[in-house]
Amino acid sequence: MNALLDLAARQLRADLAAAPARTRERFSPEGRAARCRTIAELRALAKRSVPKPIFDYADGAAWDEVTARRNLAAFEDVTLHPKALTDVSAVDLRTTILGGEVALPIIAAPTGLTGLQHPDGEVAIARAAHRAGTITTVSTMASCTLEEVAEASAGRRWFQLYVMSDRGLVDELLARATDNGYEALVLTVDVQVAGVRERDVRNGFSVPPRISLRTLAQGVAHPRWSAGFVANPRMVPANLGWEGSASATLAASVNKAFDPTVTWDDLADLRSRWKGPVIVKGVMRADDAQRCVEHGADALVVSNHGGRQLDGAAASIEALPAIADAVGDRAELYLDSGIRRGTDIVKALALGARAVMIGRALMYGIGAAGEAGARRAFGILDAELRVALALAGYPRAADLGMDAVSVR
Ligand SMILES: Cc1cc2nc3c(=O)[nH]c(=O)nc-3n(C[C@H](O)[C@H](O)[C@H](O)COP(=O)(O)O)c2cc1C
Ligand SMILES: CC(C)CC(=O)C(=O)O
Repeated sequence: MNALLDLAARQLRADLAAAPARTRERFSPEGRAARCRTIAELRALAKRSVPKPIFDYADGAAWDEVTARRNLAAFEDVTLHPKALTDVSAVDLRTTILGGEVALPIIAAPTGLTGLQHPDGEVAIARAAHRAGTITTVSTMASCTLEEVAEASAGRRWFQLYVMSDRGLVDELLARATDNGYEALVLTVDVQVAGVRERDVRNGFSVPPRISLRTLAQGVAHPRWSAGFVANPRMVPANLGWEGSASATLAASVNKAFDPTVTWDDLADLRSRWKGPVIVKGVMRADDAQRCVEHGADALVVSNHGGRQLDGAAASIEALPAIADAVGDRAELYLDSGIRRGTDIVKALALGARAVMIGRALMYGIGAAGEAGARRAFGILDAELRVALALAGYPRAADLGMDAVSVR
């Protein structure tokens, strides 16, 4: 009896000694992110973790946000047709993207100003993508420089270009991307002008951030975020020489810097100058997709920019089948806008995408807990995708085809 009491007392003492560390770990951003079971839960954690204007910038979309909602709802109109009596003991997520193998059919989408969510910004996303065995795409508007990301991650990297009116700057960006081992050029074609994101307008979201009583109050309410921001303020896109420029709304800055005259001639010009693969991002029509292929594009991203540009546009998943039909095997297709679940990925692959890109899922992750949160986003989708493929009776993600789905 005494020996038993002695053992219980020793265990209690050990538990109490470990309690502070366990509590710290439990309430750390990393601990909280690790307990998120879904992308929706990561979103909720990000919402609590960063100031409202910063969360709204990532979460928000254009005008009435109809297309953003439709991106999510349209996945519900795709029905899965599970195949019975298939051996699913080994689920294989691997596929090839532009000739190189990736561990899962998910690519990090380019996101601008990622460092506002967490100072590690695109570096955190690149590291998480590399760890997941896949590719990251660094935006022209990234908070980290192309060199910083290259230095921080040995994984596959693509460079996403917005064509600026200052073509000298475009040439410089292309040269830096080449020199730093960015494998493919992703030309985004759906930001001819800035979309009107009314949450940003209401919040007075600007670049660099304008410090007001309201933003100070937000900072005080989010001390952990503020400490990171003060230690390493990522105020402006790092690759464009905007440091020291006056604060302006994001839309005004975009409309001043981006070139609205970009046409097919620019695609032809970039195609001839960029030595690696060219990917056109923001294609929503079969005729455009066909024309991209004729201009030598190696891949297309079927995307409405997460509903952040033309509100009222179709959901990307609705646009995919006709584009897949028009393109056939002449170019690889990726899809983004609205991926929140493993089953969304199954549906996109079945309808003709080779992989999906994820934007907000990663933004929520890094807002919640930096690199650990981005890893969690990949982890959640990887795990969901494995179960969904097993239940659908397609143990190899790369084998999914039209027979696996129907569209309402
Ligand atoms: C905060 C944020 C910033 C973005 N910045 C860029 C960008 O700089 N370049 C780009 O091509 N797309 C950008 N996008 C669009 C994404 O690449 C992607 O198309 C979109 O997020 C996909 O939708 P999802 O967020 O529902 O996954 C951004 C998206 C978000 C949410
Ligand atoms: C600077 C922006 C246009 C970056 C972007 O593409 C976005 O916020 O959706």
